[in-house]
Amino acid sequence: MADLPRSVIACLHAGKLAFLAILVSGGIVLQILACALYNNWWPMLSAIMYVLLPMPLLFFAGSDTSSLLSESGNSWVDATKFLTGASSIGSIAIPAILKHAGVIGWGALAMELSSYFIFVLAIICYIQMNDDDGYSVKLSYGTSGFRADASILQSTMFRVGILAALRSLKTQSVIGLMITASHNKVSDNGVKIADPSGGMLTQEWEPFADAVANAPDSEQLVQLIGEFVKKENIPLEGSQSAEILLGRDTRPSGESLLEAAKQGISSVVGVVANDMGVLTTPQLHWMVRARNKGMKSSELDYFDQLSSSFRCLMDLIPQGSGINEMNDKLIVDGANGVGAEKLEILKRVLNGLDIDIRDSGKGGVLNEGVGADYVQKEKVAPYGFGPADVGLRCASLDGDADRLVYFSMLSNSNKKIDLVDGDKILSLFALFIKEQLSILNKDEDEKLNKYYKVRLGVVQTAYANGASTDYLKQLGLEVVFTPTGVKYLHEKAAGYDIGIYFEANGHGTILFSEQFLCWLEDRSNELSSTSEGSEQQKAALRLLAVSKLINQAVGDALSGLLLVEVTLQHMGWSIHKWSELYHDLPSRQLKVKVLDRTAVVTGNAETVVVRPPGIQEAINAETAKYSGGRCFIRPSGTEDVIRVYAEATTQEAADRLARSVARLVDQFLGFGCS
Ligand SMILES: CC(=O)N[C@H]1[C@@H](OP(=O)(O)O)O[C@H](CO)[C@@H](O)[C@@H]1O
Ligand SMILES: [Mg+2]
Repeated sequence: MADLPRSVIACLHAGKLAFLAILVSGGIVLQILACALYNNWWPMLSAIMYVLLPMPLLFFAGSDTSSLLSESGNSWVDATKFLTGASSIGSIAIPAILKHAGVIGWGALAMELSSYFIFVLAIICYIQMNDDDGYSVKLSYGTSGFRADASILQSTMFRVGILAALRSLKTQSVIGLMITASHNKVSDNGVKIADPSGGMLTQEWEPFADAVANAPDSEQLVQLIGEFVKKENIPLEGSQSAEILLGRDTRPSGESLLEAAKQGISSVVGVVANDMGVLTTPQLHWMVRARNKGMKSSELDYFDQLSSSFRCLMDLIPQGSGINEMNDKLIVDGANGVGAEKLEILKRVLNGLDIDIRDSGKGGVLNEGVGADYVQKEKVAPYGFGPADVGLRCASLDGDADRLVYFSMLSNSNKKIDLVDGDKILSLFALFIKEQLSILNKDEDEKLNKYYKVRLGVVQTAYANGASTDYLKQLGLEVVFTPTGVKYLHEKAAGYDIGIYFEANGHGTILFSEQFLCWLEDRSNELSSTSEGSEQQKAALRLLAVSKLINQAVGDALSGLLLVEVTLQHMGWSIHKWSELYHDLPSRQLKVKVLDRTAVVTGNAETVVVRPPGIQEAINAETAKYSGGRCFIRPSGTEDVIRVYAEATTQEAADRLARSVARLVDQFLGFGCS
């Protein structure tokens, strides 16, 4: 359907609506006939049930049918769901009872039941229409590019291809275009652009990206592009050449969407599309960065860089470290996606890392019961892990391998895990970096003027567990907060000599400033001639190796995994020792569906609600009832919901706090609001 012109889609849309109208009128006619033909109006009792039947759809669910089955944390919504169930049963029970009592005959009963099934069919068709309806979907570039059901993205890909070409002409640099929907279900897909630095598309171009994706027809699209090209002064006359690197994950829809993006790119004179094949998102970002820096940039170069810096760090592990036998093996859940495929290659290149790769895509479905997002949100082991894995060190990648979490399965409990999330990965890295810096910058060096006052910063979001923030502050680290979304964290971390950022969900990396790396190179060379083999020289080499191992463009599950592995070995820690760094405060996340999520405006890195007035005071009053309680709400950037996050000293208290704040959200903004 997405291949068709929008006018044709509009016609089909109108046709579907007509079909729906015929169904509903057919149901009504049958209902009336069941009474009028026999001059007996008792069957009209079922009509009351029919009025109740679609209530949850009309007042609550809209086009989001999943919410009909999921837990909502909202009693009003649950009540409407109950009404649907009750009225559905009532619609069959009433005519059946009337027949049984001899009030109506077989004919009226048959017509009543047929009319019921026609209404149910109409509701199912309505839901289906909303689900596949690309025509009415408004796309937003959001925090992670455009994402939607793959079937409606064909024209979006073409348009984003044009956008990438314009960006490349404007910046006179290589730009990346990645086709992925990360941890979303396999039927979804998406697209994001990598800027010349290898980072996310500049926020300044996001409004244009939204406008391009949502332009109602080709005329308006052409006009929009014309105006933008003029405003940005983009050379379109073919005098400049430009190049886009394209990558895609393993989704079946990726191939045809990639073709659409290529066509979009080629429609701009002078711009070349270079298909890099199936890649992880961080691989593509790495390649774009490398190309623009004039460095080696093939996939082989990526693996070479990772493996050589990993080996370097392994060789620098102090004597006597090393974890016990049982923990030697690492088991990785590849989310049935591209990460598993690439980790297999890394494993061969590294030849020595004992990794057992599960959920590698042979047989399983991408992200279904597997992957970092599932493991972090559900706090259970992924499919393919069982009692034999209890206590072992396990890790999970997400669908495009830019998120990483670790876990270990708990004994005698049904798939329950001890989760080692992004906050703990951050803490491990921060400890290691801090240790190396203090070895490097010995006190005497200050007197010798060889001291570089390194600005080391740690960046988190409000979703970071409070215990992790306390722990990092206790280490004497500077901890700063940004709104949710990697682009914000990345930007903040780039302001330090060494900036470490992680979202609790496992997306993050360590950024090194050019200035610090220059100094470090010089210092390392100096130390190798003056004090070869010294602890100081080793610390300098370790930091240099970390800067090469860890992806400088975006969070990368594969390079992150290698750094975790070598750091654990360096420390001589098992996953359990690592997990014991601090104990997470019990927390709960809920989603609340509201009339308009944009009505919530937050401030102070999303921890305070500025609008609507009064709600923050109400949240504060609720939170104050719980000792050690913390709670905030924010509109999601990727789903049509308000997210509620609560922390407290017990799980029960965190659950209660989250539920009561979810009720407040409903009172202020939901369907029960005044
Ligand atoms: C609580 C949470 O995990 N939020 C996620 C989610 O954003 P929302 O704006 O909360 O929908 O998706 C983002 C993109 O993947 C990710 O950066 C972020 O951390
Ligand atoms: Mg991802």
